[in-house]
Amino acid sequence: MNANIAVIGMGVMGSCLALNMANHNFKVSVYNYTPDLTDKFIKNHPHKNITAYYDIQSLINSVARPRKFFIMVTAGKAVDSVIDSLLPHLDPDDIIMDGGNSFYKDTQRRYDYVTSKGFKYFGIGVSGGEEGALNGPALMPGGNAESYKEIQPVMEAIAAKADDGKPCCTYIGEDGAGHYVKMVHNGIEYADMQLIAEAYLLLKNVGNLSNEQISQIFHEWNQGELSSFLISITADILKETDDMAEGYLVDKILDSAGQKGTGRWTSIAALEQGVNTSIMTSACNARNISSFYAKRQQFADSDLKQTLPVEIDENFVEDVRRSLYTAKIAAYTQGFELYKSASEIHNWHLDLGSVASIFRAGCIIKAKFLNNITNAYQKNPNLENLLEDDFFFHKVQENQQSLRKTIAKAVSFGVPIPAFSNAMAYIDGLCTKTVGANLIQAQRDYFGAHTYKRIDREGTFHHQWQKHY
Ligand SMILES: NC(=O)C1=CN([C@@H]2O[C@H](COP(=O)(O)OP(=O)(O)OC[C@H]3O[C@@H](n4cnc5c(N)ncnc54)[C@H](OP(=O)(O)O)[C@@H]3O)[C@@H](O)[C@H]2O)C=CC1
Ligand SMILES: O=C(CO)[C@H](O)[C@H](O)COP(=O)(O)O
Repeated sequence: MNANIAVIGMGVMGSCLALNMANHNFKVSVYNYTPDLTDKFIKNHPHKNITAYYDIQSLINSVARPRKFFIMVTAGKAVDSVIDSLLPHLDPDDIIMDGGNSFYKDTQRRYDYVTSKGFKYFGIGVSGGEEGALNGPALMPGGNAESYKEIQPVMEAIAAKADDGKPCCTYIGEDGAGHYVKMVHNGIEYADMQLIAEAYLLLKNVGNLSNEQISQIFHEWNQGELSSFLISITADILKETDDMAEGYLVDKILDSAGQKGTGRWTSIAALEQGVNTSIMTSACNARNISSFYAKRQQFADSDLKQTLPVEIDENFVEDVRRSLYTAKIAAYTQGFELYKSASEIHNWHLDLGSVASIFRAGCIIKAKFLNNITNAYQKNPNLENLLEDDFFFHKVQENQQSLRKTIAKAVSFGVPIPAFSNAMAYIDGLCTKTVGANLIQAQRDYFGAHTYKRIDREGTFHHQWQKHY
C-alpha cells in the first residue's frame, strides 16, 4: 500500500487520530513498538484505509514520498527513541511529526537535530482528548514552514471545524512554536478548570446548593456568554449518579488532583519570560495543595481556621457567574500576553487572532468567548493586552464588582479561591498607578546597593540609607 501517512503509537490518542485520518479517506499505516496494542486496534477497528505493520522498516516502506510519520507516544524519551528508529531509513524531505504533549524546548532540540540530518520536523499541539482526536481536534503545527503544505491537507481534514466552517488548524511558527502554543493552551485549561472548581465550591459551601441545583446553574450558564466545553461537562458531571454506591459520583471522588506537567511548564516559562500568569500558577498550586489530602483533613479537624459570618443575598449566584466570567477574561489575557512575549523572544511571529480562532472548536478550552478574542486580534493584531480591547474592557468594567463581592464573601467564609483572588489582583495591579514598587526599589538599594530610578529625573541613583532606629 502507498499510504499517505503513518501513525506511530496506538494508545488512546494515536489510535483515534489514525481512525480520524482513515475516515477522511487517507490511507494510513499504523505501528506500535509493542505488537499487542496494534493487534487490539486492528481487531477492534478494522478499516479499509488502515494497514498495520509490525516492523519499522516495513512501516517506512509503506508510505508515499515525501513520507509523513505522525508520532503519538508518551512525551519524553519515547519520542526520541521513535525518532532514532526512523532516521537511518529516511530520504531527504521526509517529515516527522510529534503530536504528543512534548515540552517545547525538547521540540526545539529535536527540530534542530532532525533538520540537521536533512529531514523535516513538526511539533504538533493536539487538543480535544480522545473524542477530539477521533472526530476533530484543534491542531497547532509548528516546524519547517516550507514543508507545511505537505501536511496541511491531512491536518486540515482531520481538524475540528468552527461554526464558520474553518478548520481549527493553522501553521503556528518555526521549531517549538506549535508545542509552546499547546503548552499555554493547557495552562489556560488549568486556570479555566480551577475557576470552575472555585465557582462550584462557592455555590456548594457558601450558597448551600445541591449538586442538582449547581448542575442546573452550570447548564444555564452554558447557554450564555460562559458557554464552553468545560462548563458543559461540569453540568453533566454534577448530575451523574454513582454506579457503585448511593448518591452522586462527584461526592465519592477523592478531593485531590494530579497533573502531568504542561500547566507547570507554562508557569515556569512565564517566570522565565517575566510575564504574570498568576491565575494559571494558582491553579497549579491549588492542585498541589489538593494533593496534601491527609494534612488538609488534619488541619480541617483542628480549630486553626476562624471564619466570619457571611450574608447571602439573592444576587449571590449571579455574582458568582459574573466573577467567573471576569476571572476567565483575566486568565486568557495572561495567556495571550505570554504568547505575545514568546513570539518576540523566539521570533515566531505568532498570529494571535489565528491562535484564538483555532481554539474555537475541537479543544478542551473551546468556548463562545474565543470568538470575542479572535475579533479583538482581528481588529488590532498588535494588541498588547486583551483588556485594551473595547469588548473586554467593558466586560471587566461591568462585572468586577461581583468579583470583589464574591472574593470578600469567600475570604470571610474561609473558602479557598486562589484563582478568583489572583484574577482580581491582576486586574487591580494593571489598573493601579502605584503598586508599592517604589518601596521595593528602596529596600533593594538599602540592602544591596542595587540602585533605584526616580520619577523626576533620568538615570539610576544610589542613596546612603541611614539607620533611624
Ligand atoms: N489523552 C489525552 O487527552 C491527550 C494526550 N495527549 C498527549 O498525547 C500523547 C499520547 O497520549 P495517550 O495516547 O493519551 O497515551 P497512551 O498512554 O494511551 O499511549 C501512549 C503510547 O506511547 C507508546 N509508548 C510508550 N513508551 C514508548 C516507547 N518507549 N517507544 C515507543 N512507544 C512508546 C505506548 O505503547 P505501549 O502501550 O505499547 O507501551 C502507547 O502507544 C502524550 O504525549 C499525551 O500527553 C495530547 C492531547 C490529549
Ligand atoms: O493535553 C491535554 C488536553 O488538552 C491532556 O488532557 C492533558 O494531559 C491534561 O493535563 P493534566 O493531566 O496535567 O491535567
